[in-house]
Amino acid sequence: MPNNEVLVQVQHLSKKFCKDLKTSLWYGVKDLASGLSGNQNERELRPQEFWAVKDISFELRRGECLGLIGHNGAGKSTLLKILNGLINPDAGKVTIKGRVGALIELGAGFNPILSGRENIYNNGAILGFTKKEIEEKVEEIIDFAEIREFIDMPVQNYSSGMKVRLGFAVAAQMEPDVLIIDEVLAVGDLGFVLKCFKQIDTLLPNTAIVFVSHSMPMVSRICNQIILMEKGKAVFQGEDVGKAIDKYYTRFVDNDSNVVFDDGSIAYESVEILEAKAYEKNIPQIEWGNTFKLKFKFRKNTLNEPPAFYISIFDKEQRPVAILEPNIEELDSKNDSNLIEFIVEHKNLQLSKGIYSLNIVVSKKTNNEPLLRMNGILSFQVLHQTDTWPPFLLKSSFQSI
Ligand SMILES: Nc1ncnc2c1ncn2[C@@H]1O[C@H](COP(=O)(O)OP(=O)(O)OP(=O)(O)O)[C@@H](O)[C@H]1O
Repeated sequence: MPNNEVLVQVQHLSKKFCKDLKTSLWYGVKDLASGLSGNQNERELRPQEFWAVKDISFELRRGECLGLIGHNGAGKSTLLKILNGLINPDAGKVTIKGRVGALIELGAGFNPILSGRENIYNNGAILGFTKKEIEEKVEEIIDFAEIREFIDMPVQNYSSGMKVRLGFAVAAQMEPDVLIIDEVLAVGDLGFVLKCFKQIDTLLPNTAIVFVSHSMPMVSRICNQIILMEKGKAVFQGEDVGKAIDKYYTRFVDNDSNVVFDDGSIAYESVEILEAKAYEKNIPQIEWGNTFKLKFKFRKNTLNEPPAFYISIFDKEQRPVAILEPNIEELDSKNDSNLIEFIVEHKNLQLSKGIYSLNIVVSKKTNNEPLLRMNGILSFQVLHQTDTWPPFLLKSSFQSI
């Protein structure tokens, strides 16, 4: 097969489902009858029906990895199942060349009453390997899955992680031309997931991969093409993986702060970013390397001493990335008013591009007793042309010596 040949071609693929089982069965009977009489209305939605996949098209060659991302129910798994031939599309066409290795649903493709070893032989035979060829591979597969102890036990008694181990080992060790991997991979423990990624790196130059995941670090690590799905449709498609991931995260940004703890003695009034470069969907944007300037307003209710403020920055996956340390001892209300207003300024912001949010904790200065704790009081976006995954992009000087 020539190296640049298209291995996966998907043209205008659509699949509809019915929300209600009874109606679905009735449509099934009607479709059967109309199918026989050659009168199909496949492109129309009938009451209770919806498009799980709508008009998706793409092409993949060896060495290309397509990431499919989107929120729960967006249609990613349905698309994978159509690719793997588990379900038929209502419209469109899939053409796949070569051997397909797939890890789609937990235990899918395995016969539960057969042992792990017997299932390896079954799967190998389905992929077109002879018994001898499978015999040569079986030890490698068992070693990769690290389940030698249980390989002669029926698969129905395997733990979820063991099923994923066997599933990935079979899919990846059988020299697939096309590899289809769903989110189930994440069921494996960290050690196994890392091992799988190493294996994917090895396979990638000679394989076309379709990868579904909710883990954006993993998607950005292995994918060079991406489709962001929403209600079955591709709302973003292309090679700009970083842009798709930004769009994906932006959908989850809510500007509703949530109060985790409040004893009523001090109230949060507002926070704003001063000198934001621009706004997109109400999210202030700051250029990497610029000054990060925030203005806070609180009101003291019953508190009769100066409070302490701890402001922390979280990334889009809710991992804490930084704390803004104050350089003054006391922040308190002025001139008998109960209003506490202050500006926090951090020069040369080196957070890498992406979306971040702020959490704040207010406590008594004297004994650290918590008074108010709020998460997500503000979301903001750092802009930079470099697509990086780590939370910091540090301005550095390089010199040749
Ligand atoms: N057999 C089915 N019958 C009816 N509806 C179905 C069927 N399979 C999937 N759906 C529906 O199709 C839509 C897409 O589901 P799908 O599993 O493809 O989403 P997904 O993007 O993979 O979601 P997740 O991230 O949760 O895995 C959902 O609304 C789901 O309820």
